[in-house]
Parts: sequence; C-alpha cells; structure tokens
Amino acid sequence: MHVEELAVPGALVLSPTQHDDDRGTFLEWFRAEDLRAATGRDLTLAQANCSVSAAGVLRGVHYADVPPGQAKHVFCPSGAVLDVVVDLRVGSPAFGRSASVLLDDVDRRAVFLPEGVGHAFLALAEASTVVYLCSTGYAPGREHGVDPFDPDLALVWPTTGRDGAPLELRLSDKDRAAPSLQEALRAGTLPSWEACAALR
Ligand SMILES: Cc1cn([C@H]2C[C@H](O)[C@@H](COP(=O)(O)OP(=O)(O)O[C@H]3O[C@@H](C)C(=O)[C@@H](O)[C@H]3O)O2)c(=O)[nH]c1=O
Repeated sequence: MHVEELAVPGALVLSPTQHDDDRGTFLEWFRAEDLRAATGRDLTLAQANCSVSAAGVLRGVHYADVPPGQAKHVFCPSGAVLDVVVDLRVGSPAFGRSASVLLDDVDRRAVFLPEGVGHAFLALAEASTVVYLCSTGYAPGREHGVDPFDPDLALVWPTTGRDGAPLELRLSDKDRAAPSLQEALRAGTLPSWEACAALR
C-alpha cells in the first residue's frame, strides 16, 4: 500500500498492491496499520456505507458537525468516480482548498478524509459503486452541504465519462440548494480547525 497526503492536510490517497492471478485479483482496500502509520490515528468503525450512482450523478459537497465529525475511508469497487475532498475547516491553512482523485475499478485506490473535510464525488460510469467506512453513525441533523459549483471552491467537474460520452449532471434537491462557502461561513455551520485538531 502506497500512501500519499493530498493538498488538503490530513486527507490521503492510498494505492494498494493488487495481486492478480488466473482467478482474478486480490487487494487490501483498508488496512488500519497503514492509516495509523500515516496519520498516527485510528479509524473507529461506526458505519459502512454503499451507494450506487448512474453516470453523471454528483453527490456532495457534504460535511458533518465537529464534534463529533465523521472521518471516512472511501473506495470504488466497481465503476469510476472523481472523488473530491475540500478543506472546510475554518482556520485551516488550506481552508477552501480541494483535491481530486480518480477512484475506479482499475487502480482501486482509496481516499481517507479526516473530520471536518468536505466530500463529494461524480460518477464517471454507469452503476458506479462507492463504499466507505465512517468513524461515526449517520445523524441527519449533523449533516450539511456546500454548493459543489460555488466559484469560491473552483471545483472542476468533468463533462465526459470514462467512455468519453458527455455527462448530464444529476444532483439531489438538497445538494442543488446547498449554500455557498461564504453563506455556510456566515451561518456558522462550518467546523473549526481547532475543534478538528482536538479530535486527533
Ligand atoms: C448518508 C446517509 C443517508 N441515509 C439516507 C438518507 C436519504 O434517505 C438517503 C440518501 O441520503 P443522501 O442524499 O444524504 O445521500 P448522499 O448524497 O449519497 O450522501 C452522502 O454523500 C457523500 C458524498 C458522503 O460523503 C456521505 O457522507 C453522504 O453525505 O439515504 C442513511 O440512511 N444513512 C446515511 O448514512
């Protein structure tokens, strides 16, 4: 497993060693020891999620209140998504900065997001499946979103899928109505860098 920190502090991309043989392939998509070696922390497993998305579906940018926050370890076992992490921690030296990683069933990479980091992904193929391990359970009242098209975030969303066909973007009503970064900042819902640091 090769681990690299992304431009968003504490967020990682993890590239596994794939063991191919005449039956198929084998890989470790999560290894607590590697996460601990890279971050000095553990991911307490409270929930494991799975979503399946049509090509063009965009989910996010989502984040949870800190504390307790929700750290996530994200993997795409089938299909392809552009996974995006956004630093939403007020006071972070990288506040507003983002990083994108292609997660797919070829390289089979994974992304780790610490608490307070926003998460979004765009499905680049039909039936793209994303599974993720979460450090806390779902609490709808603690979940928030930021507009994935906010010019302040300057997120770049591909216009074609991995087969080269144009993508028609599809969002939930909730994500379409999400506030901008500045609106979320004014509303006081964004996590603070200090509160996130206190969790480590
Ligand atoms: C996130 C979540 C949703 N749900 C329900 C609520 C709703 O009826 C349905 C779909 O919920 P959403 O529209 O919020 O699903 P979705 O837009 O896929 O939300 C997810 O987006 C990605 C980017 C993340 O990082 C996740 O943490 C989560 O926020 O599933 C749960 O039961 N448990 C959960 O943990």
